[in-house]
Amino acid sequence: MSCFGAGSSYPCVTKEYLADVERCRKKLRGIISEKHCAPLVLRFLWHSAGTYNKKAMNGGPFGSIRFPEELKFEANAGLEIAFKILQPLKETFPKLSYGDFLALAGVVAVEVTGGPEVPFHPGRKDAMKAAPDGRLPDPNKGADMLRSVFGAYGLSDQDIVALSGAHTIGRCHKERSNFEGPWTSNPLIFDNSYFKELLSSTPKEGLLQLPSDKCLVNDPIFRKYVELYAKNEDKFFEDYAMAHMRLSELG
Ligand code: HEM
Repeated sequence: MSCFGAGSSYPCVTKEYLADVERCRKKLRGIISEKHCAPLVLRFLWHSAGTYNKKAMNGGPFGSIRFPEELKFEANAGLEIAFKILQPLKETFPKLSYGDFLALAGVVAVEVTGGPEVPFHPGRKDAMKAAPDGRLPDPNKGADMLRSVFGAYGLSDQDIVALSGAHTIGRCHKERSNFEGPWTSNPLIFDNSYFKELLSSTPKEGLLQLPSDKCLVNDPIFRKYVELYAKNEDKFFEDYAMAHMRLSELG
């Protein structure tokens, strides 16, 4: 048996479970690279964890997004594609909880795009019903909304900015969110270019910034971290890895 204390109070898992985790990690590397779906998979993990509410003590990264009821939330538009890509692999690892599988997929999505190594701790026990709707952030709103949503997870201002840096990969799709375009000119590379773009006064042609991204430069506390991460990629990677781990271990 192996136990993991850092950041979580998950039960111990067996050696066999850990061996499955490592086998699954390799398979995920292959699939996510081959399908170029790292951004979508990272958003999948985030939307599964982002239903957590500390006060209500429910929601969170416990695999409830596998239920059609939750997958169909308006905020989850497009994530059924990630589910379809990953499901055949999940079925070959029946012992892994869906929550662990998805957390591992999120770690691999960051890794294969060149981002930091995010610690992974197994042991999540799957929820048996969909999480409540309406807990994910509204892209049309600003700093107060972000603090209220991430505050309900128990996460800090610094976590908000570091985690928003995930928008350094991927793009918006009109038919999913009503926004269109990537945040950076290299949307399959995990680097600090999201923060550099945020600090340039007008977005480059073809690039986009959501109202919830723009507020990070207008709020003086958030801006301090945007400037830091634009200047120092190592610091962004370090803080992102810890914030991502906390996000994937809410609850
Ligand atoms: C801070 C509040 C956030 C808001 C309001 C927000 C909103 C959005 C929106 C509107 C999209 C576009 C979806 C589409 O049209 O396909 C998107 C995509 C994305 N988000 Fe966020 N997001 C937030 C935080 C995060 C966090 C914390 C992560 C991960 C740690 C994340 C990862 C991503 C990724 C990787 C994509 C690209 C997906 C793709 O290319 O298919 N976002 N987000």
